[in-house]
Formats: sequence, C-alpha cells, structure tokens
Amino acid sequence: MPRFAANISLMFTELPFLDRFAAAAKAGFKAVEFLFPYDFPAAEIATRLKDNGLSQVLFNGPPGDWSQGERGQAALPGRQAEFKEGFRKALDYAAALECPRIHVMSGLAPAGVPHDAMTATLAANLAWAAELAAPAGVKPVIEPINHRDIPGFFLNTTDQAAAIIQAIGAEKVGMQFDLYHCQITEGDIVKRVEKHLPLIAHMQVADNPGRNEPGTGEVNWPFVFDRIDALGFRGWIGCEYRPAGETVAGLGWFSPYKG
Ligand SMILES: O=C(O)[C@@H](O)C(=O)CO
Ligand SMILES: [Mg+2]
Repeated sequence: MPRFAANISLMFTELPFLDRFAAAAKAGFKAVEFLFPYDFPAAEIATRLKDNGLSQVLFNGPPGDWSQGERGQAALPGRQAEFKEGFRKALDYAAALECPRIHVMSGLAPAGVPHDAMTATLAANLAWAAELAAPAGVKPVIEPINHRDIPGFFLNTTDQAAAIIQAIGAEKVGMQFDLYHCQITEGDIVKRVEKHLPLIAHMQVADNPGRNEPGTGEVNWPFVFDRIDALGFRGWIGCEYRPAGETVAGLGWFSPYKG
C-alpha cells in the first residue's frame, strides 16, 4: 500500500505550525514533511514528532531569500559557499529529526548564465552534499518543478533530473518526483514513474489544476496510486497540496490508505 506523509506547510494551516504535528497524527498520518524548519529549534520539532509517533521524511535546505523570490542556490555559479553553509545547517536538522531526505533546491536560472554551467554547478554541489550526508544516512534529492508555479526554475523535467542523478550515482542522490509538477510539465505520469523508478527517492502529490487534494482535478489517482504500488515504490508520498476547504474535511481520498 502507498505510504502518505502529510505536508504540514500546506496542510493543517488552520493551526499554528507546531500544533500541526498532533493534527496530522490524529488524522491517521504516520509521517510528515514540510518545507522549512529553520524558524523553530530542532529539539522542539523533534519533541512534537516523538510525542505524536511521527516520522519526519523530508524537508528543504535553506532556499536563500525566499521573500525576494529566491528558490535555492544549488545550480547557481558563484553561490557555492552559501549553498554549502545552508546544507550543513539542514544536515544538523536532519540529524536531530532523524530525517532521511533533504530537498536541495536548484534555484532560478539567471539571465545569461549558460545552461551547462548551471548543470555542472548543481552536479558538483550535489556530489559534495551526498558525501557529507551519507554517514548520517541522509540522501539529498532534487525536484523538477513546473514553470507555472515557479517560472524560470532551473530543474524542470524528470529527464533533466535523471541525467544529473545518473552522473553522480542513484545510491548517493535521488529524485523527488512530484506528480503534480510532472502532470503539468510532462503528463503521462505513470509511464514517467516507471521510467525513473530506480532514481526516485521521494514522491509528492497534488491534483491539477488547483494544487488541491487528490480527487479535485483531472487525474485518476486510485489508478496512479495502484500502479505506483504495483511497480514496487516503497518510499513516502508527501501530500503537498493546499486543501480546497478545511484539511480534515478533504481527507476522504486518504481513507483507503490509512495503515
Ligand atoms: O513542489 C514544490 O513546490 C516543493 O516540493 C518545493 O520544495 C519547492 O517549493
Ligand atoms: Mg514538490
């Protein structure tokens, strides 16, 4: 059966952040992910996880200045020192939270910077991060993101991510395969999961259009989830969607998958 983690940056926003752990557990989730932990002490988050019997399965490295539109630095030539400092901080949180995946965000492609230079920067940063993270049992992951939600994001397609991962080694780094982004950019999502399965270390889901819960849009999710399960994917699928209404009221789709 597919395993779903609540993304508590987008779900349970009726509550303050630290109260969302209990709400996710009460709704039947065994794991959570979120975008960024850095506004809270790691020990406080670790306590919320433990008290609610939850595993932390993914979060993002520091993205740079989010309010100024930055969305990571991993592919940006000249920003390597900042990337490394951020990744070290993320790794400290991952150790405290026993979290096995850190999403390394590539960043927006700046005008005039050659594509190949960005690919080389991303690959070098990722290889460095994987080396540092391996002893802690942490795997860095990269995520192709659609250009409607984040215009100009460097990593846009699953084939682009796959080429970078294969150059470093899938045992060291993985793909964060967000089914929502794939549906928008590429479509044919089951075939693409099938193609990249050995590289996929984490998945995420939201329906399209709207980025709301499964069942609110155009995708036949029971079919997709059955296929992902039949293909043998045993990682986590983060529910990275904005509930169309109240979070718990929109969890009907999740009933068949509660462990
Ligand atoms: O899909 C997304 O937007 C996220 O997984 C993310 O990490 C960047 O916002
Ligand atoms: Mg995502």
